[in-house]
Amino acid sequence: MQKYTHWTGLPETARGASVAMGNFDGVHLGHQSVIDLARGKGPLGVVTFEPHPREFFAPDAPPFRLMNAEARGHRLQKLDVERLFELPFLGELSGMEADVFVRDVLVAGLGVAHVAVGGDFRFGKGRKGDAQMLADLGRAHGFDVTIAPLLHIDGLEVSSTAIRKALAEGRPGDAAAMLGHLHRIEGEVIHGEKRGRALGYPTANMSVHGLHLPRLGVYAVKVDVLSGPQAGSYHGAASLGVRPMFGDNTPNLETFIFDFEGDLYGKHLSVALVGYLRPEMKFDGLDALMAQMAEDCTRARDILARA
Ligand SMILES: Cc1cc2nc3c(=O)[nH]c(=O)nc-3n(C[C@H](O)[C@H](O)[C@H](O)COP(=O)(O)O)c2cc1C
Ligand SMILES: Nc1ncnc2c1ncn2[C@@H]1O[C@H](COP(=O)(O)OP(=O)(O)O)[C@@H](O)[C@H]1O
Repeated sequence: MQKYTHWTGLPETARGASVAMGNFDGVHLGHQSVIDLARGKGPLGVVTFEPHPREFFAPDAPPFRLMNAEARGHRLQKLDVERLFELPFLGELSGMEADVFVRDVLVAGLGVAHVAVGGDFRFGKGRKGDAQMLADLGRAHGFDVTIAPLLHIDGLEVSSTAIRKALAEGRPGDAAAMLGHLHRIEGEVIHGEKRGRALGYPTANMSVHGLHLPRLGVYAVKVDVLSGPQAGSYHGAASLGVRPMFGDNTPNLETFIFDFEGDLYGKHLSVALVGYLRPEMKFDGLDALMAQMAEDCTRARDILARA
């Protein structure tokens, strides 16, 4: 997959794609149905925005994103997207009128052959452009537009909002059913307080800054180590939270990987939430915490063996 972060001066080889357009936060089954509509009509592309327009317009609102740009890219690559147009949603794009966006970005810049969008897609200044307007503009400019109906599972609309709610309520399985894959938190392993190894449970720590928070607590997880000599897939138990035992307060994700030894600092990890085990707790001393962690690991191994 080739990634482009601008729309002007693209090489001729980047133009002429059949693109799916949207924010694709989560890349859930509804998003995948939009991408499928763009498939087979030319080189498959995705047009998306970074930062997310809602982050641009409301920078102080609580984090809502299910994934960062890097994780979204990984997921799109798995869907055989050949060209990712991750357009900077800053001053210029945010103020562009809908018809100007189509003319300057989609036609002059990307030279799109085809555009697929979800039925609720809005674009352009003041969100004045909708799917129907895009279809009309496409006819005028000579590209086709297909509009994906909103996807439902068991009568419920698949949406990033419904997935956020499932995760916030500690229902990662329900989130996965709408995503079509497990919810993952991806990032680089950072240094912590070095307590983990003393407890017998070294944990690879990751920041969750800027991300929507699933329910805090302990999870059974699948772990992909994405870089380094020990790259591969593992099982583990992770704590998402603020570590009430130690009075820390910035939430992060700490993952103990089963049957693993090695140095993961600076390596990229993708941690998939499989099952919610329990809330974080404050114990009467470290022995009680360690006993609970041993039990968590037993339960996590059991869940993961059956997953
Ligand atoms: C399976 C598991 C369960 C945990 N449960 C709790 C908990 O209930 N309360 C808590 O304060 N911390 C909990 N933690 C977090 C540990 O306190 C944390 O991993 C330890 O402090 C190591 O921190 P460090 O990586 O900064 O060295 C848990 C960690 C794991 C891996
Ligand atoms: N089984 C394991 N699971 C997670 N991390 C491990 C494991 N074995 C070794 N490590 C390494 O140990 C580090 C975590 O040890 P820890 O004492 O918790 O330090 P920190 O506080 O910096 O996270 C990880 O970042 C990784 O480099």
